[in-house]
Amino acid sequence: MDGRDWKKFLFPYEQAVEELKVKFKTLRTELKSSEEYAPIEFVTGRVKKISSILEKAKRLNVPMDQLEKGIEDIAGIRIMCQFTEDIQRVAELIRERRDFKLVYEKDYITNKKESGYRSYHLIVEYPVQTSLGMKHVLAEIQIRTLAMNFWATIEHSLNYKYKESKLPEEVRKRLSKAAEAAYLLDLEMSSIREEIVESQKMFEDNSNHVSRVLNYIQQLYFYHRVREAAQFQLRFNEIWEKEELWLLEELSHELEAAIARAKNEAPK
Ligand SMILES: Nc1nc2c(ncn2[C@@H]2O[C@H](COP(=O)(O)OP(=O)(O)OP(=O)(O)O)[C@@H](O)[C@H]2O)c(=O)[nH]1
Ligand SMILES: Nc1ncnc2c1ncn2[C@@H]1O[C@H](COP(=O)(O)OP(=O)(O)OP(=O)(O)O)[C@@H](O)[C@H]1O
Repeated sequence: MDGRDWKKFLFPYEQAVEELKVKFKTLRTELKSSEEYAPIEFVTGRVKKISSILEKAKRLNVPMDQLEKGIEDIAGIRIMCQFTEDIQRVAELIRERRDFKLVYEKDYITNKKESGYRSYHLIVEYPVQTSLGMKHVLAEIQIRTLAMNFWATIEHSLNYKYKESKLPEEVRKRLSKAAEAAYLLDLEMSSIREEIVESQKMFEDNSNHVSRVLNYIQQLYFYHRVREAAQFQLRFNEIWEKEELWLLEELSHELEAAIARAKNEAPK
């Protein structure tokens, strides 16, 4: 292939990468506005360099007329997430999409690579509208946490630096240790996230109980149970001052019973 042939060959891949980047960035914005929290932190993409395509074709024994099928990452998208849990959420969103077809998935998170590499990969077939008609190209979508990305970026550049001479054993061992540290960092972050979600839920439960109790007290006043309502109000104030909000659930049950009694005894 000469320069012009390569340009023609790579054009649909360039279009696919540009379109996919826009789509995932838009998805992030959309999720952020609807759910306050987006499982996507940022998105990057690239078209593989000609030298890298040739190198890989040689390494994998892919003939030049089979590049489209034989090399799956000529178009590459990378999606970075804050937490490990976000990765499956993003993968699920990709599986549900109808604007491209999922070909297969590679889970290097459950089964990390020998190097220590962790990431979730999806190979998709993306339709590109060109001036010559529709063309379907393969694209690789890598989903990873910020910690996984940090490790992979450094490991990639070290491998690139050493290239032919291969990584010295000492460096390889250290990279393996660093991979373990990145894994532990992801674990720690996940447990912090769980704690935050838990405390947010507790806060929501408590504020629901507060508004329910205050509403019930109002209802008692409505049924002219002034003294009873004032007693409940005092108990509520005490719970509030002592910050013993877990007692509100019990108080709200007692109030429900008091309202039921008041309803029964109210003149018809
Ligand atoms: N930094 C880093 N990236 C990796 C590693 N293994 C895989 N990757 C990335 O994941 C892509 C796909 O790798 P694989 O799933 O192993 O498939 P492959 O296309 O046959 O890739 P090769 O590993 O190059 O044979 C690669 O092109 C890299 O971008 C690794 O050990 N370190
Ligand atoms: N799916 C992807 N999305 C975004 N960037 C990628 C993707 N895959 C690789 N890259 C980045 O593109 C640059 C060039 O990588 P290149 O394609 O030459 O090698 P590779 O994909 O890491 O390895 P291989 O040739 O073995 O597949 C690197 O910075 C790499 O991190």
